[in-house]
Amino acid sequence: MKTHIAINGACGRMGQRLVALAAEDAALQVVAALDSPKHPRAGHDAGEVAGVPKNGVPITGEIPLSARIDCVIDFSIPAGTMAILKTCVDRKLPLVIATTGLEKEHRDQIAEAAHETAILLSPSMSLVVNVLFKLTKLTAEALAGKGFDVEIVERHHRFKKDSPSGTAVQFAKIVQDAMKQSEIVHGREGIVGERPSGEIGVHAVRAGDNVGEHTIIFSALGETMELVHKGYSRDSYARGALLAAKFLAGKPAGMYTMADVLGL
Ligand SMILES: NC(=O)C1=CN([C@@H]2O[C@H](COP(=O)(O)OP(=O)(O)OC[C@H]3O[C@@H](n4cnc5c(N)ncnc54)[C@H](OP(=O)(O)O)[C@@H]3O)[C@@H](O)[C@H]2O)C=CC1
Ligand SMILES: O=C(O)C1=N[C@H](C(=O)O)C[C@H](O)C1
Repeated sequence: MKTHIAINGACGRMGQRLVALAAEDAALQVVAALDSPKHPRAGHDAGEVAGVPKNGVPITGEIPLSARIDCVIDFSIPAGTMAILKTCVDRKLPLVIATTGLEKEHRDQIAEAAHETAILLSPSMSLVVNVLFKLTKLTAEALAGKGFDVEIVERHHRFKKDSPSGTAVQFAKIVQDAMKQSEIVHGREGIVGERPSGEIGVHAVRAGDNVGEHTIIFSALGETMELVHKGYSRDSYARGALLAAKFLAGKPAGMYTMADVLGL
């Protein structure tokens, strides 16, 4: 039986790849394609917008009431996430949230909504990045209290709106929890003095069309270890999100992550 999905942010870079890749998957059916209500492509065929054959699904501002939906996937902006969250709570629809740049108030609302419907939230849908989350935890726990400086460098395309990336924020949190490092420092400028221990430096590079790279540097006197992920195609995130939608369809209310999808 096919998993019927709705895509929020369907006209965006990620939304278009979801529409295109879902069309190649016999186990998936795109039944709704949403974007901001005033989007210039509103009413256009979602397949056509994505550069693949027409799929008969128009770009709309809301999920059509008649549509049977097994899971909604959101790659939009925080305001778009909050709007679709309300719809998913009202209609008890499972929701995969991939949008980044969410503030604490958004996260609190998402956690509240998870009492009503199944929600999978991850700043990266890449399977490899989610394995790297686990390796980073393992590394940070092993090196905690042993004199290691930790710096996180992320690189993304010039069009990215939020900074640092949601993935870098997640890496920083993992290190913070594991090493009890207290202060996250975003970039450095001027005569800031010698590096205090306990800082986690986070650096966001914005250049060209980079689809996403993250490096977590663990350095002590005399040696360095770097954990690196390099994305070469947005399809890695899109494929992970489609897998997550299949996983989440039919699940009971609650909060889920990609670790659940991967069985980590
Ligand atoms: N978790 C993950 O693996 C990944 C997460 N992301 C995140 O996904 C998000 C989208 O990325 P990307 O596709 O590159 O960005 P884009 O800007 O290309 O796409 C976002 C889309 O959302 C639309 N949008 C704006 N407002 C709303 C709204 N209220 N309701 C529905 N749709 C709306 C935008 O329309 P308009 O252009 O008119 O504003 C646009 O079409 C970002 O937060 C990004 O960081 C990206 C890649 C991987
Ligand atoms: O905006 C992007 O492109 C990406 N955003 C996500 C993030 O902020 O971590 C994930 C991925 O790195 C691509």
